[in-house]
Amino acid sequence: QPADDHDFSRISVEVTEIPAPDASTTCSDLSLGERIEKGEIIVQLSNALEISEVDYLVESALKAADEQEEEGLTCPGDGGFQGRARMPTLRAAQREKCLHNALPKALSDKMEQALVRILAYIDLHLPSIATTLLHTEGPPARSAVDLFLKDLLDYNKREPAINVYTSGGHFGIHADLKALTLLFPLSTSGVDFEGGGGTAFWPPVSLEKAKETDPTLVLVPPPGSVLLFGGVVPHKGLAIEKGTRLVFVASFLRKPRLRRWPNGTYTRTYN
Ligand SMILES: O=C(O)CCC(=O)C(=O)O
Ligand SMILES: [Fe+2]
Repeated sequence: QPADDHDFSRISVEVTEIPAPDASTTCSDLSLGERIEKGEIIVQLSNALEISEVDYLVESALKAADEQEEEGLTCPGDGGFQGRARMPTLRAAQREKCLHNALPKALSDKMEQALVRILAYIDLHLPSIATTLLHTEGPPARSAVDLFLKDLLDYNKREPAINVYTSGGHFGIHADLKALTLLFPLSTSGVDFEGGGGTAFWPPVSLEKAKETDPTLVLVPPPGSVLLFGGVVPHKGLAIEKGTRLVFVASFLRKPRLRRWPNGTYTRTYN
């Protein structure tokens, strides 16, 4: 059990296959980590956050968005994001040398605490995700939590972040292209937002192909959950008609280091 006092025994794990149109029944001997890597499955952890934590994240993020609007800071529109605000943690903003839309320290700390908790859960209960996707066996070997604490994770631009969507807000179809994405839905369908919402998924085909077809899976997990999926999985934050939808997202990989040998060849090692 990590320093965090969240009770891991409350967390449950559910594996959902992303249906592929060719319906080749996946009778797979692969580990969870390998199946995530291939884009075969989405893993959902339920009760990963307390409702009080979700409430804090939502209230603080909406307050930050209000303050940013008052200061006239408009969202720079990262990639396919269309919404009210996409706000990085303070550390993520500092890393990009752009404090634009950065979240306050107290909120950033809570987001990082949630992230570390999930990494600790992965280290302890989902080891194939740690070894396959985060190369925790090295060399040198480091736990997923250690990779976070020693700044050995490489994140997508301006992540970890909280996305705030209002009416019409969505995130266009894309793949995160890192090893692992953690997506924490923070809003409840039918209560906080109506008419759409949730995250749509396609099997690991090209984005052009995915854009021509309907998603084969839509998940709308309750707040407190976290979805884990691979960087090859095309997905989309579905538009909502009414209300507000927030998600907390982080996509990352273990920072690789290319080692050049005297004969001119390269091998990938880890710091
Ligand atoms: O809003 C969502 O469900 C998806 C967000 C997303 O894919 C991202 O931020 O990379
Ligand atoms: Fe994404």
